[in-house]
Amino acid sequence: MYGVWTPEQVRAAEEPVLARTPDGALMRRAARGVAQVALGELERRTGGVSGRRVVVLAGAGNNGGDGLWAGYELRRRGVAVTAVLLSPDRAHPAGLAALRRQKGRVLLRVESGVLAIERADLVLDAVVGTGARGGLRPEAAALADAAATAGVPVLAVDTPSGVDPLTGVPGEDSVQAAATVTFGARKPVHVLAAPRCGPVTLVDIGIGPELPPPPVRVLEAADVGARWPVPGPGDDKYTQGVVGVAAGSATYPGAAVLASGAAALSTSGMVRYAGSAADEVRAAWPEIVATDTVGEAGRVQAWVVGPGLGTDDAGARTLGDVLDAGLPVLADADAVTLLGTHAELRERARNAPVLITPHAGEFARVAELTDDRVASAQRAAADLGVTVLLKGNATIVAAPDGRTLVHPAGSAWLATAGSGDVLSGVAGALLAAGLDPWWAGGCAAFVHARAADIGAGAADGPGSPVPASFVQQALPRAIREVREAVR
Ligand SMILES: NC(=O)C1=CN([C@@H]2O[C@H](COP(=O)(O)OP(=O)(O)OC[C@H]3O[C@@H](n4cnc5c(N)ncnc54)[C@H](O)[C@@H]3O)[C@@H](O)[C@H]2O)[C@@H](O)CC1
Ligand SMILES: Nc1ncnc2c1ncn2[C@@H]1O[C@H](COP(=O)(O)OP(=O)(O)O)[C@@H](O)[C@H]1O
Ligand SMILES: [K+]
Repeated sequence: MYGVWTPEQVRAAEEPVLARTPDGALMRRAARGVAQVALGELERRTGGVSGRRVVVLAGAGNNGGDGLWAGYELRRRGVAVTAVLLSPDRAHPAGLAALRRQKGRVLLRVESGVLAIERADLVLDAVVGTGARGGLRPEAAALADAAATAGVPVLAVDTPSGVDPLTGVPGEDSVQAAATVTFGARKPVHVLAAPRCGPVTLVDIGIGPELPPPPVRVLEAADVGARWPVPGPGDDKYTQGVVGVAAGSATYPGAAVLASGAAALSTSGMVRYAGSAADEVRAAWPEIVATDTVGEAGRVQAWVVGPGLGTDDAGARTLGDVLDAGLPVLADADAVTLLGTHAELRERARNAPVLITPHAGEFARVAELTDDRVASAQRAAADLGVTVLLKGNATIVAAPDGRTLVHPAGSAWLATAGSGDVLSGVAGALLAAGLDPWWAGGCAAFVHARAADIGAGAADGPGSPVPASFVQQALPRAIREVREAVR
């Protein structure tokens, strides 16, 4: 598990360190980190460093200072460095002087910058960092565009410029980085807009002890593996937690098959199904005990409710029955919509161990969704009194007590019909096994995304489209992987 801190928290943590270290020492540390990663990229991409060409796009603030100092370090290693100054009168004075001392080239015009970029091996994006507001301005946009058009890789200094460091939302023009070097702490952009950043290297600049507990956490394979429920010698099919699935309808029997099958593949023990797709579920999964109604289902330790359920009165009654059982509940899809339209159902869900798993459209039916997806999920969790898993390329899980995690998917192959039904089965099975809703949501999101990559073949290559049934079938391998990561 690792933490993510807001730009404001990072700035606050830097202050005491800046006060007790010599002027510029922190920036020099950051710049050495950038140079080291840049040298690695040059070596890997071109087979050497000496004489290779690097263009630094340097903005007016400290981010530009990092870039100019990194240019200085690269010059000392024999790299041909050209800096393009976006605000020549406000360029970081010490960084600029250092680069000039090492005979780095300095350009003031965008047109000459574009020509330099076209011949470069690597571009350093030091336009803006955590002080950024909005997208790239036209001059920076033209330079970023030149790099993209010429296919020159961009190494982002701290954050890809033009992408909001707090929310990860890209402005109209923004940098697409091949890799990113950040300092002191990872920021939200690195997990909310991971595909914009590429692989992120964290450079220690000594602010760690000054940071508060992380407001957002990211699970790693071993965290998930360590919590995944496995049967012990004394267990039987009941003791591990039985999950009930109330999903599917005459129109959507497939949702029932995907959700209950995913539950069967996620934990050992037992899955019960209750609903109008009992025949389809039995045919696909003979091990699942299927009945027509929640009342007939027998005892369970948690319910999954919602996928393909329908939003009519019958759906509302099923959701009400499940909430009244006093057990952990995973409410997805139509169940989320029903919570949006039925205030009394929202009241029954409040302060119960409930995990809701909306996509953006469903989320907007129960709470306000702004560009700040993390804050939106946190507010919704606090207001509704349930744990909220907001789906997307970066999945957010926020508990009413404020605990928040983000899971960046490794690819976008999960954007396929029915994959959400698979997620609900996984998370419901974990609830039944006793995980609290926050951990159940986080572990399920992790394994679900991994199963998509495995199903798509993205684990060993670029991958190919993967239907939700293949994501479901890849769950066992994804679970084995996270369990193997536990040392
Ligand atoms: N304080 C320090 O000593 C350290 C700072 N660090 C660096 O400093 C950065 C933060 O520096 P600053 O607070 O100076 O802020 P930035 O350098 O991120 O950005 C602020 C500057 O960019 C301009 N600007 C804002 N939005 C823009 C846009 N969309 N397009 C073009 N220009 C824009 C502003 O007018 C301002 O001059 C970090 O991201 C990191 O790279 C690191 O060197 C670590 C140490
Ligand atoms: N672009 C994307 N990148 C990664 N994961 C995505 C992307 N789009 C959707 N997903 C994931 O795919 C699943 C889709 O769920 P959902 O929208 O409920 O679909 P359905 O109702 O068809 O099952 C969620 O787990 C979501 O996080
Ligand atoms: K940057």
